[in-house]
Amino acid sequence: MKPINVGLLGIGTVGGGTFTVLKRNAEEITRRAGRPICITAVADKNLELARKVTGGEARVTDDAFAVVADPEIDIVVELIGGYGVAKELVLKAIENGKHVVTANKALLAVHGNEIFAAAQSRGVMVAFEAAVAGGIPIIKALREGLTANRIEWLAGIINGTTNFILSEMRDKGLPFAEVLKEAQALGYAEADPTFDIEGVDAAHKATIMSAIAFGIPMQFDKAYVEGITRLDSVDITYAEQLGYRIKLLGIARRREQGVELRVHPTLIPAKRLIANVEGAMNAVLVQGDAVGATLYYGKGAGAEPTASAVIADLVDVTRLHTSDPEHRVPHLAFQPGQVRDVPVLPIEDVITSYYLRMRVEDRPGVLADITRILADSGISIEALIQKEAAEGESQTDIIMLTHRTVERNANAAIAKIEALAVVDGKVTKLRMEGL
Ligand SMILES: NC(=O)C1=CN([C@@H]2O[C@H](COP(=O)(O)OP(=O)(O)OC[C@H]3O[C@@H](n4cnc5c(N)ncnc54)[C@H](OP(=O)(O)O)[C@@H]3O)[C@@H](O)[C@H]2O)C=CC1
Ligand SMILES: N[C@@H](CC=O)C(=O)O
Ligand code: NA
Repeated sequence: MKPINVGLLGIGTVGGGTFTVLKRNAEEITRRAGRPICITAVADKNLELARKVTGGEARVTDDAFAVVADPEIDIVVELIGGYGVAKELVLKAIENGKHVVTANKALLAVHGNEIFAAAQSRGVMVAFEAAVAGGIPIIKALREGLTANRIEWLAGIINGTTNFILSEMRDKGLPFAEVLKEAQALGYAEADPTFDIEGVDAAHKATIMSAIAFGIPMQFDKAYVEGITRLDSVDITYAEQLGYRIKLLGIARRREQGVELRVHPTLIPAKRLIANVEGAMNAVLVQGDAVGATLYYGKGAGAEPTASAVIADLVDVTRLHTSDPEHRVPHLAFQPGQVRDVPVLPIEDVITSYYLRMRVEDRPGVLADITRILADSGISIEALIQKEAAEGESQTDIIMLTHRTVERNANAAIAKIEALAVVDGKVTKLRMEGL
């Protein structure tokens, strides 16, 4: 049967993995797709790299727009990244009637509403399994497998770089900067690694999942984003002592008044499966009203794991490209006319529990003053550690775990605690989830 022709834009980490896996497993992939999937053209700024990876088996150019305009190309795979030229190329490909496969979560979280609308009106597919949690088929699960459910919430370790950094820091005591360099060398990190460590990449992915889970538009600009750069290793240690692990979680939760959409370091009970997801591995927990809790685990970054998702999309598009667009699964699971403009709640309206660490004078009555403020705010304490002051020191650490309360209330109580003369400096606040 006539092959389907693919134009690959960007043959770096993921593009290289895609070329390699598609070639290695060509026979099985053809049997699955019903016809051969051939990368016939590759565009990359680095022509030498493109020639090396393709070994003369595809036409190579540095002009990505020429590939997008090529009438022989059926599917464009965008693996350049970023919101700049990638957006122009994707919109041009759609305009030219080509289906698109992309791993670009930044592009979709920020410009997805526009891109999916353009694809819908042109009758083409934009597939993006690789954009969330790399090789884990989480988009397939949310869009299709869980379609009977009212999804209540989801929470995931969806950035391999930061999970790798947190794991290596905890297990080997390695410094942050050194582990980040290793993650970059392994191909996990974004072109701009601040996207990883500041939580932006996880927020892109959480935004995409929230849209599919709840039938809402992409609202990346409303997401609360906090990365791991301000996380103090002393809190990792105290969390361990209290039976918790700290993970960078992306969380989306349906509430009556709107949706919580947030990324931040989070304490999780150490006995939970997700708390034991280490290195560059990802995991996403999804709570549906019918199915209950479901957990998806696997490699969220790297060349071949991500290629696995890109190729799954290529097979899907190959199978469906002659189908009536009306019969395809909608890009974001809900029919475009059924997307609801539900607001994303500000972080002050989030309801969760908290880890609080404060430096206090080591003298009688201090703990009573602090617990009184919490009690007056209706915040109950679940666990508490008071350290003995070190030899020759007059101050010590108090660590508390609270029960759930609205963040605005927790912040007001913390401000009162910080105003006490016996409390030195700021209170460290981390959010906790029981999951
Ligand atoms: N790495 C991973 O584990 C994962 C990545 N992703 C996503 O996949 C996408 C690709 O990431 P990754 O493979 O890591 O990135 P890389 O930087 O490794 O690859 C991108 C390639 O595109 C080339 N390029 C840049 N601009 C152009 C242009 N205008 N025309 C043609 N080629 C261009 C780059 O060349 P040069 O280097 O010379 O600029 C580079 O070779 C991103 O959207 C990323 O977020 C998703 C999941 C996992
Ligand atoms: N930089 C990302 C790559 C995959 O999306 C990560 O570290 O998870
Ligand atoms: Na995926």
